[in-house]
Amino acid sequence: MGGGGVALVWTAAAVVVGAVVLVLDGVVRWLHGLYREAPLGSEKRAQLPPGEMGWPIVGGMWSFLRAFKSGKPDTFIGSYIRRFASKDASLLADRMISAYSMINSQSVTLLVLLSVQGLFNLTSNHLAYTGVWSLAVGSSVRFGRTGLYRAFMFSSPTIMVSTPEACKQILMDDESFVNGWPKATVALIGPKSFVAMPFEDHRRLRKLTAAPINGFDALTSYLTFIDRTVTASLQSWSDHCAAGKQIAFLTELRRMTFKIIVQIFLGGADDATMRALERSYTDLNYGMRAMAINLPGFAYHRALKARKKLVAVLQGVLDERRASTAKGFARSSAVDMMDRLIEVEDEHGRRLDDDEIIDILIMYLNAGHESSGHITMWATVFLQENPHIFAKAKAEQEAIMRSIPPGQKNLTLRDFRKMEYLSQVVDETLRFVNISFVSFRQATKDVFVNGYLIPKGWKVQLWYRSVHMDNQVYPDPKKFNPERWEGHTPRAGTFLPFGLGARLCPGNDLAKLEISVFLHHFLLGYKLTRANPNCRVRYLPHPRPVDNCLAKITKVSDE
Ligand code: HEM
Repeated sequence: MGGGGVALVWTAAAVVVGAVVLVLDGVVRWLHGLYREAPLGSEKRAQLPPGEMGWPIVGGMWSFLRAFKSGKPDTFIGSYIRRFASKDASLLADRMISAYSMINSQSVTLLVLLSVQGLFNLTSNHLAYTGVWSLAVGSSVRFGRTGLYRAFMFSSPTIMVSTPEACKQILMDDESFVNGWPKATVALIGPKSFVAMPFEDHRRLRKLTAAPINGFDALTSYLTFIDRTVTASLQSWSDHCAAGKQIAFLTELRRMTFKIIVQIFLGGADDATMRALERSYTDLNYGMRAMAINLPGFAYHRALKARKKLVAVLQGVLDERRASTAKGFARSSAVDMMDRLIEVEDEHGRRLDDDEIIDILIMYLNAGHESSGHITMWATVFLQENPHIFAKAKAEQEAIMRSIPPGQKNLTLRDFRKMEYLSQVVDETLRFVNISFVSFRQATKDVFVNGYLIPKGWKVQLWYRSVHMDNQVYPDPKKFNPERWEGHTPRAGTFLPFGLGARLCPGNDLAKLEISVFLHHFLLGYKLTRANPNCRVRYLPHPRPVDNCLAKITKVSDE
């Protein structure tokens, strides 16, 4: 055989191998889809949203991790939108009617008439009809991307949801949906915390724990501590940097927000306890969105070990608290969240066990510092990188300072409420950064959303990130633009940084307060100079520069 013949044989072999791989890939995917969906029966299967189960075990996880680890998180849902939009055509009419019924539920009949009449028979009401028609079509374009996709995620058949209307419907429907965090996450946060506890327990304990962290009086009582912690932190970082050193700004902010939340929940802690808790929380978080591989060397394995340490530290604090109560020692400090959890009784007089108290505290201490620390860092970075936004925000803070009566030493909640532009900066940071990019639910019965079936028992992922980066909701979504919030009240379901409904973040006001107090002091007296301004951003578990924002904090003026 000549050289050309050999090349031909190799090419043919490559084509055959390629074809076999493709067919095998297709068959495996098809079989996996069949295995997961066949129990529903053919009628229900036909009503599922578009999508695919992918390969067994991994499902959509590879493309999810690839997208997030390559620094292009939006390409994950983007690929579903691209691949499955066209399969939506058959449901277009249904969807138009549901779209229109949301615009005006009393006029569905009119829309059907209009669809026929408006197209073929231009009457004297033509203009009005055209308006209604284009509204319906306009809405259906968004629905045309379906907004719901089926996939196999975190070891479960899952419906991923990416439009505001669908997110809102699910988040507000406590009858049909419960929390549905992956088992691996529940094992880390705690099976007896809010992420997995029964509905009634959640309602009772949420009420007990949310009241002391929200509302005017609660926030007022924390403001002085927050203010002092912020000013002391900024001062010590700038002292440190004045000696030619740098700080990992994000790490320091996480420590600062942790100190605040530990004060609120445990009445403070000594330095050693604080460091031990903090280190463990870092490991816990890194394992949160990783593959649940419990083998040495993997993030999830380290996270499980970190949880054990957290349990041990909090058990120690709880034992001490119970022992001193038993000895009849009165507590010198104010009642904190641990005291409240020890004291609370249900309607049958039952108190919480240690493991229940510890799981609730692990959850709160985690939720209460990670997101606030990250958002504070990003807001500071965006302010520093955008001089016109910085100048406008600073001018507002200076005006507030001028309005403070001479006798007043610290900021008050009234001052905070005057920070309108700063609030826009924080909202835009929350939208843009998407610290909680997804949330998890599970259907307790068959439910229809956007005309598609979410089967009983299936998991639901609410993609808050997709809503916030949707150019039909937020024009030019990749631009950091606080002005978009000027006089703008977001439609329900379009702004979900803190979720919505019964699971709405109970720390939302506290978080905004902490972030604003920090930015207030930063704007008035400090400057951030990053060591690596173009540092790569890692998106899991939360968006952060890989150098943890290595930087110098410089004091530029006394406030
Ligand atoms: C910028 C800061 C914060 C962000 C972006 C944030 C975001 C969120 C989101 C999106 C949820 C809802 C998850 C879902 O839909 O299932 C949530 C729940 C929660 N957050 Fe926050 N959070 C922040 C700060 C805080 C703070 C300061 C605390 C505590 C004081 C806190 C405590 C909680 C708790 C306990 C839950 C669970 C609520 C439940 O299941 O009933 N968060 N948070």
